[in-house]
Amino acid sequence: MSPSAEVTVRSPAKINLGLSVGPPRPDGYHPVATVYQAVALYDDVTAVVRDDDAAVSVEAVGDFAADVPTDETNLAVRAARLLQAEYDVEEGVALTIRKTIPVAGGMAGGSTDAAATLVACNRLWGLQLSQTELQNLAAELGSDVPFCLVGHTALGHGRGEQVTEVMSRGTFHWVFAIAEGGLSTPAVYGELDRLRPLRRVESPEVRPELLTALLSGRADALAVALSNDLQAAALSLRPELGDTLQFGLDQGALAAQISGSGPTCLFLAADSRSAVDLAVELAESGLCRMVRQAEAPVPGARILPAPANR
Ligand SMILES: C[C@](O)(CO)[C@H](O)COP(=O)(O)OP(=O)(O)OC[C@H]1O[C@@H](n2ccc(N)nc2=O)[C@H](O)[C@@H]1O
Ligand SMILES: Nc1ncnc2c1ncn2[C@@H]1O[C@H](COP(=O)(O)OP(=O)(O)OP(=O)(O)O)[C@@H](O)[C@H]1O
Repeated sequence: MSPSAEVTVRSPAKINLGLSVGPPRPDGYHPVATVYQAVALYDDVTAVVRDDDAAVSVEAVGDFAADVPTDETNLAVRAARLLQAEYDVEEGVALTIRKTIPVAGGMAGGSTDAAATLVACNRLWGLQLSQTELQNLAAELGSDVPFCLVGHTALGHGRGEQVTEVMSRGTFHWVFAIAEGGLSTPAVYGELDRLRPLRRVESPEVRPELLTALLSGRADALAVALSNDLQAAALSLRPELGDTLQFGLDQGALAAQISGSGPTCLFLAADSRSAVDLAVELAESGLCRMVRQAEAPVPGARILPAPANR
């Protein structure tokens, strides 16, 4: 592919249908066995080439723009800088993130912006990197970033960066209760260690019934197979989230669970109509900042066709 002057990449939020966490490794990370699913809640990252200098700038617009850092700590900036350093890129880039995924919400918002930026700058700068090369760079940026590149439904191992696609039939209907404020991922892992220091912690494993439920495409089977080892830790730090989970169940959700490290609560609905009803009830409950619905699975980071890229 030849270079372009402007590229827009759409990249999804993720949820963990199962998240099993082992004891901390010497490097401080926890081994995980997870099943990721990409949901139809997206950030769009637009990259415009700067040929005057090698600067990387970022601005955010949209629902959660005010919560996004615009300095060198932004994961999208870090992704662009990594490509520049690895491939001696002399051009710069102006990045604009249209932010629809909650910040520090346990849905990999920053990670998906990093994945989108890798794909956008690969095209913008004509680097012609393969999917495997992009996956390796993604793993350097964060545990969730490689999954955001591939999307759909996938197993995650190691610290979450080793992903392999999993068969999943049909479409699932999710509702998200987005909480006020965020939760720090390291703080939630730390709380998990604090809560279970004396127990013998097993090696992480994916539940076989989860994979069977995904193959069946049945929401009722998936509902009883969901799990998240970080849920108790997130609830310990934010006990009020328990009320949100219970409210959703009382309103007919097939299942309720904390998304990743939280504080977003996710609900599985039987069909799209039930999802709308549940979303309305949650929005009127006053228990959360915002409610969103999304279908899943969806693909990972992908370049939007023209005219977005003209
Ligand atoms: C909670 C999840 O979103 C579930 O998919 C991920 O495990 C977190 O992935 P992430 O946000 O990409 O996390 P990273 O940026 O790689 O790591 C941030 C911090 O989270 C903790 N961390 C993360 C992943 C992991 N497997 N074990 C950890 O203990 C570590 O303290 C690490 O320093
Ligand atoms: N592009 C970005 N978008 C949002 N937050 C970012 C971004 N880059 C860096 N950050 C920082 O990263 C922190 C975590 O944000 P993020 O939205 O990625 O959390 P998360 O969804 O809980 O992550 P995960 O689910 O991968 O653990 C934020 O508090 C913010 O300061």
